[in-house]
Amino acid sequence: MLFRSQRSFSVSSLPFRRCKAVNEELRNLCFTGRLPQAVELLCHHLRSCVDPRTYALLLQESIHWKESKLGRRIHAQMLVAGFSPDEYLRTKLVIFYAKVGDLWTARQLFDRIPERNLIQWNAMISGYVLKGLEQEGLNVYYSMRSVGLAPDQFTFASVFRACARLALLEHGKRAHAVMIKNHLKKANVIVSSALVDMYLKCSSLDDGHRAFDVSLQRNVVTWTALISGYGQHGQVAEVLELFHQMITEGFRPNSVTFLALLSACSHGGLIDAGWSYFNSMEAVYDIRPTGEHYAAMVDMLGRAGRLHEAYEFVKMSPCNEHSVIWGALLGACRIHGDMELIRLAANKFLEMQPKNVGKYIVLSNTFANNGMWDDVADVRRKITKLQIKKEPAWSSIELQGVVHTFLVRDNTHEEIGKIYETIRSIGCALAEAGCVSSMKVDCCVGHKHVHLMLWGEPQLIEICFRLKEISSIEFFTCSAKEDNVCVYCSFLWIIFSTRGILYHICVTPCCSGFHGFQRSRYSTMQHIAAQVQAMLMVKRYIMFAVEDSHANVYDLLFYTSGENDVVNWGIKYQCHSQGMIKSFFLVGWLMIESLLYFPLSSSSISTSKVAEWIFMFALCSRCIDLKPWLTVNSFRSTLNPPKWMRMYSVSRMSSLLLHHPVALSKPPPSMLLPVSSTNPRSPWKIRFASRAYAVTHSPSFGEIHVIVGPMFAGKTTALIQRVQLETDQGRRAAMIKSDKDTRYGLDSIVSHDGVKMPCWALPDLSSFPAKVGPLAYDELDVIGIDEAQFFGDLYDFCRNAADHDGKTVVVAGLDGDYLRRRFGSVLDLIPIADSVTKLTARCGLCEQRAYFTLRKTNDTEKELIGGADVYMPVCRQHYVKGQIVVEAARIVLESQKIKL
Ligand SMILES: Nc1ncnc2c1ncn2[C@@H]1O[C@H](COP(=O)(O)OP(=O)(O)O)[C@@H](O)[C@H]1O
Ligand SMILES: Cc1cn([C@H]2C[C@H](O)[C@@H](COP(=O)(O)O)O2)c(=O)[nH]c1=O
Repeated sequence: MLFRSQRSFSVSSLPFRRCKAVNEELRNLCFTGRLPQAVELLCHHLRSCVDPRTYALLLQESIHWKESKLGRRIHAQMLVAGFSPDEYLRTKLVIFYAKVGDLWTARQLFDRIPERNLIQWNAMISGYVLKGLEQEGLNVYYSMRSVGLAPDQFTFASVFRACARLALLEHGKRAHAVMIKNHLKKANVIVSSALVDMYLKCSSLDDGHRAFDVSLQRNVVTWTALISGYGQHGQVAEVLELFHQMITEGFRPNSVTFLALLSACSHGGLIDAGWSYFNSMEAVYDIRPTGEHYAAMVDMLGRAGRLHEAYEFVKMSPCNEHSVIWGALLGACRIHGDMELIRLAANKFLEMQPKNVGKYIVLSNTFANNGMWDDVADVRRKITKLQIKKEPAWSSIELQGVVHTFLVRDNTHEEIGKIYETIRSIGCALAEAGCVSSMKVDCCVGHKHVHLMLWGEPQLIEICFRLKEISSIEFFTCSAKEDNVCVYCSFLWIIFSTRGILYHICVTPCCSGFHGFQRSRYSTMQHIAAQVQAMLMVKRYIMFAVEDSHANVYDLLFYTSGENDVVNWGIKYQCHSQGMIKSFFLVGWLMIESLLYFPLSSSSISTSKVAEWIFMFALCSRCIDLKPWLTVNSFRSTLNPPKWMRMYSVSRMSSLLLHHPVALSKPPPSMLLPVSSTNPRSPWKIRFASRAYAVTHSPSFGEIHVIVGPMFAGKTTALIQRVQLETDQGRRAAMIKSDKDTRYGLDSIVSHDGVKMPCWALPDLSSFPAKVGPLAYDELDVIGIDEAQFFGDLYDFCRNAADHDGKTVVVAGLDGDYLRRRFGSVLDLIPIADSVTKLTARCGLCEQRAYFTLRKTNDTEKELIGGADVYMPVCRQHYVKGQIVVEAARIVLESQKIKL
């Protein structure tokens, strides 16, 4: 053995067996990096002499070298020697077991510590998170908070990591709030990076970017978190821009940054750029590309339909024995349906990873999609023969702070009845549209029945869980593991709702792997069904595009864009991901064209979307080897567009749209009622026509939505978001607050986080119409009211605005005062409200849900303007206890006053 062969450290060579010398010897071995020898020495001869410092050093070395076995032997020697570890050593032991992933032993030791310190808590939290047991890590974090310990940077780094992996935005935000409250604003670079990553992984791009902007310390990890986050959301332009910004600011990218970059190029179809970044890795940055980088290149070529180039690249690649490359080629073939290459790539991949059941399923689905039933059967036989089982797919959402997880065909959820009811409603809509042949819950791989496969899938269950009570849904984030979702069904992942507003997600998980989030203008099940129908119609029409039948795509788009932007997005992503550059380009043109008829203000199209389309143009023009900002001539000669299209050059059109959006004329009414005499395959058009009619001619009804809760519950935030959403959708809105609230000046409503929106500060609501002028009042669609508890005429104003003036009124205010008595007339609105949402804060003392506001001072008037200096949100327990303390203090002070 090594130890014996090194004479100078053999036991026999030790001159004295005195403890001091022994300890010194052991430490020397540690300092010189010879932990195995030290442990050998310890185990065989010397354990009784060893002092705590030496044990600590030995354990530290085991942690450092990740020597799980040696560390355990050291611990065993401590036990055998009857050594009782002090607090420091106990901490080291917990850290050691947590770091090497033996969470069970770590927990045993941890649970036996009577008074745990922060380091021990942190060790447990990070141990769980590192091991992939994020939820357990969060539970430990909340236990730590409940014993009153203040977290530090190490805690937050682990908590943000856990929230990122589980996509628990609310938990992440809560931890962020605690961090701010604990004055940990100057987060170190690890925490900043984890925070940015958390927000981005939870699809909160704005928050992620804000966290990045305010981070005082950044490094390549922080930058890469931001870049990858944008990449995961398909924001190709941002990824490239951020990468260049990073370089300009003097940061050196690493291999992970390049992965994000190459993947963005792949999703954006930026082949030339992709090659140039790939080549620069070694040449400029001295980073040798790994299998993953090669795979990203294969993916990029594959998506663009350059399958054979991709295959040649794989063959030449130094990493061609890396299964990930063949996996990428297989995925690419799947999109473009090259059967020979599929077989070849699949054989290669499965040779290297014979037990990868996910890929067997990909393969089986690919064969099924191409009607190759013998091959499907063959793959299924192999799966059975190999006796491999796929890990059950799962999906989870966080709703009002509670995490709901769904497994395949999960029937255990307490609301499963309602969930399946919703699934059935969507199913009926699909069946009516002729998209599925029956409503049976089935698992068949046939082309026709493929939609049915999803009925029991967790993502669908999750989506329907969200949809079942749209009005009461407040917070959730989306996280789903998609590994065998069929291309043909991907549009089913399009709809979800938050804060009562429906969103749709255009996802093509099989092809592009990212989600495109869009706000939806629709808010009922019928609308959802209509959207689903529309999406499925789009798919059919994409088939026309594949056949180069652009006229059909044009037909579809002309009558729907501006009216149904799901359709636009659907086409856009499909065309793009399928590498149908021509169609992609054409679709872009048509979108712009449609704007001539659908002015920005009256449609759901925002200026940023127009900008995005224009970017798409640039992208497309590159893809078809033309200069960015295509010229009229090259456009004509390449695509031979119809006559009407030739009237505009891209640059003229783009500047027209960007600078004069409102100057565009309204559509003639006939435009909204499409008729197709040319295309016999268009029964769907009738449905679109009637929907277009319904959307344009529906009478406008007023609504009242009430948001209540204690202070710090997010009422103002929710109000601002709601009004913002409405204005984003082209509705005219005004915000009012009470002029009593002078905390942040009178020109804006400001949340406790500093989010602002301009407002009218008024003494009462009845003066509002006169203040804005009757014409402007008439034009308003939405009125937001903050600090509603201070308005005496709240009830009359809201009732009139909704019942007579057709306004949507969104009211935010305190339901109770600091003594939990009704506050103003907010509660009077409940009988006339369409929805009432009670939000909660986090208890300032224990982090539990807070329903009440505790006044920290001994002032007794009902109205007392103030923020965190005067008030604190509390849970029931702390309200009751706190109130007693405040009362007692008051009595003492009052009695002192009397004495004085
Ligand atoms: N104890 C707390 N509980 C919850 N949020 C808090 C707390 N302290 C500060 N905040 C911050 O306050 C924000 C809510 O602010 P705001 O929307 O103005 O609430 P409200 O209008 O209900 O008083 C939260 O997003 C959070 O960042
Ligand atoms: C509980 C309580 C509150 N107020 C005041 C304090 C603040 O100025 C507002 C509430 O503002 P927020 O947006 O909800 O944070 O109301 C009060 O006057 N009396 C009370 O009892």
